[in-house]
Amino acid sequence: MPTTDTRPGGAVDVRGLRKTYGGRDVVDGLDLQATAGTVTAVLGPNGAGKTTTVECCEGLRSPDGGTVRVLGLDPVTDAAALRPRVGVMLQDGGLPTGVRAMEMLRHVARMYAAPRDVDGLAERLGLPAFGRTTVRRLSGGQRQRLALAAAVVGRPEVVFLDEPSAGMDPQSRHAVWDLVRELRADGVAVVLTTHLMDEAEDLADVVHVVDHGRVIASGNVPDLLSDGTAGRSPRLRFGARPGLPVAVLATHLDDAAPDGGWTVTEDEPGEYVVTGPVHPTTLTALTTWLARHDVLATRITVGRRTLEDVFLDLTGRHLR
Ligand SMILES: Nc1ncnc2c1ncn2[C@@H]1O[C@H](COP(=O)(O)OP(=O)(O)OP(=O)(O)O)[C@@H](O)[C@H]1O
Repeated sequence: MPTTDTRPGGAVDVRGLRKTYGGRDVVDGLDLQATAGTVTAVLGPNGAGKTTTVECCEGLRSPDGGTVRVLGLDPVTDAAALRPRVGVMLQDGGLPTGVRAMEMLRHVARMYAAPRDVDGLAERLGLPAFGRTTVRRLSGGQRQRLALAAAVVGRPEVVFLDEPSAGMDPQSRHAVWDLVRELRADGVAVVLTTHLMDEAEDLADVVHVVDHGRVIASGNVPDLLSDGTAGRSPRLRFGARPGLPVAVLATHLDDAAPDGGWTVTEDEPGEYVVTGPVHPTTLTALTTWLARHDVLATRITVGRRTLEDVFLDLTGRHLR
């Protein structure tokens, strides 16, 4: 049954988590809370420590420091008590490879007291199309969908999903996202790791942005996206030949639109971002400067700030 967990820290409560490999802290004092009826995303680049963190929550790894509680219990020492209450979808599927897909799901369902309707769940995740195929012959995306079904078939109170839509086609991805939203509506605490900003933006109630084993920003998506003065305005991006004098351009924009306090950065060779309160005259000022310097922009776009921008602002690096 979904939890109505109201304990301080919520259904998942991680404080000061530390995990060291070969003398290197891959998780370095990480705090994370997740509550019932919410989707909590752990967003960060490859190697940030997301999988290690959720594996500590799943009882698959022992922390080297800090505390981890899931439904008030210790995932390692209370593993048996937590098993029927927690659903886990591992990044590599973690499934036995020699059995047929639907056989495996039915077998998992039988281990729970009140499982979901297996056929209904399988149908909505598109499993019948490969139900008689052995797990080892499934594609990565098929394996992911089967692993998700296995994680939720027992009606868990807490679900951990590690990169749930990795390797999936858009249709499957949306089926997964719909299921995650339904779990939330049923009161489940869903924790997902992802390096896909659109997955975090579309699905999550709360996002923890992780880098180098630490949470560097947390909050709901609108709050994260409106963080700071520049964040309240859209981002102006353009493509042009690499190596433009960005400081000179910023000064020109300042002269043309003095309310700005503009910054212009070349994020990647030939990819520019203009930060400041963009309005119609900013575009005129930009194109005038480009024309004067005989620069043909290949593309100019104005769009809202994204979680990718949040990460870039905080770290100076892209998420991927
Ligand atoms: N068993 C291990 N032994 C040594 N190093 C490890 C081990 N497991 C993970 N690491 C290292 O710890 C760091 C964090 O890995 P982790 O898988 O938690 O990151 P992640 O954020 O989930 O990244 P990804 O999205 O690539 O899975 C990486 O540098 C990884 O190489």
